[in-house]
Amino acid sequence: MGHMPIIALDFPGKAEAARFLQRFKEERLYVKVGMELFYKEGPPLIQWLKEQDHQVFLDLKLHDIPNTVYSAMKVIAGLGVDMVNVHAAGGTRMMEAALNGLDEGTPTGGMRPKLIAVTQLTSTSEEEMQHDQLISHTLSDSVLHYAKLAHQSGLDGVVCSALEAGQIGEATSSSFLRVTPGIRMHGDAVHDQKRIVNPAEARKFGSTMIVIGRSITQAVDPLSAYYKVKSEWELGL
Ligand SMILES: O=C(O)c1cc(=O)[nH]c(=O)n1[C@@H]1O[C@H](COP(=O)(O)O)[C@@H](O)[C@H]1O
Repeated sequence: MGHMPIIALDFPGKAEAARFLQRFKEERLYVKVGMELFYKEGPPLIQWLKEQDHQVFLDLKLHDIPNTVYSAMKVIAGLGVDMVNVHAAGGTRMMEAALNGLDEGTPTGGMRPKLIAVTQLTSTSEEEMQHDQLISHTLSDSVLHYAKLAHQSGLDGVVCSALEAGQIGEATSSSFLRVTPGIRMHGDAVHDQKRIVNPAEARKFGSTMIVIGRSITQAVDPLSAYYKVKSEWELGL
């Protein structure tokens, strides 16, 4: 059985996140803390989530010179998160530096957080990528290229759309994580996402983990929205 869906806790602060999590009572979840919540609440928020035994993906998408990313990852490794990410566009030297920082910052006896690289954001279309980034390849070629770089750099996986997950699995290894946001149930609002699929398709296409936010957090009944996503994802239907 794969991983449970990762819920993006895109809330303005701890109070709103706590109100949301209360609905799940004692259930252990896999949650994602992004820039909005982390910049507001900082490391104590991570500690608070870990005390409740949730798994935490800290999504700060680092992208800087290798030394800066190395130093930042050393600090992040001490927070006790389960997974973190960088932008693959930072290059192989930066990704290797990130991994070294995590290795060196992980406390003795602790588990190094998994490190994954964002390929092309799921909010990016092929036209936008070609125009804004001056890339004259297809979007799937660009994603695959970044995935291979991340794999060669020793990372644990990538963030991509489920649409690209199968191809990446074939080009790297079956254990290489394909973490896929841009997940929507049929009929849900698409918002700013471009490359979207539903949870059942994501499994079929080769995602190893799905990330989903607003379809759950902004649902009239978040609890039942989560269980619907979870069962579609687990059963593939
Ligand atoms: O790294 C990410 O988590 C990420 C990468 C990406 O390419 N696309 C993407 O949507 N995300 C994140 O995944 C979440 C998706 O949220 P929803 O669009 O509300 O389901 C957001 O928190 C994004 O920041």
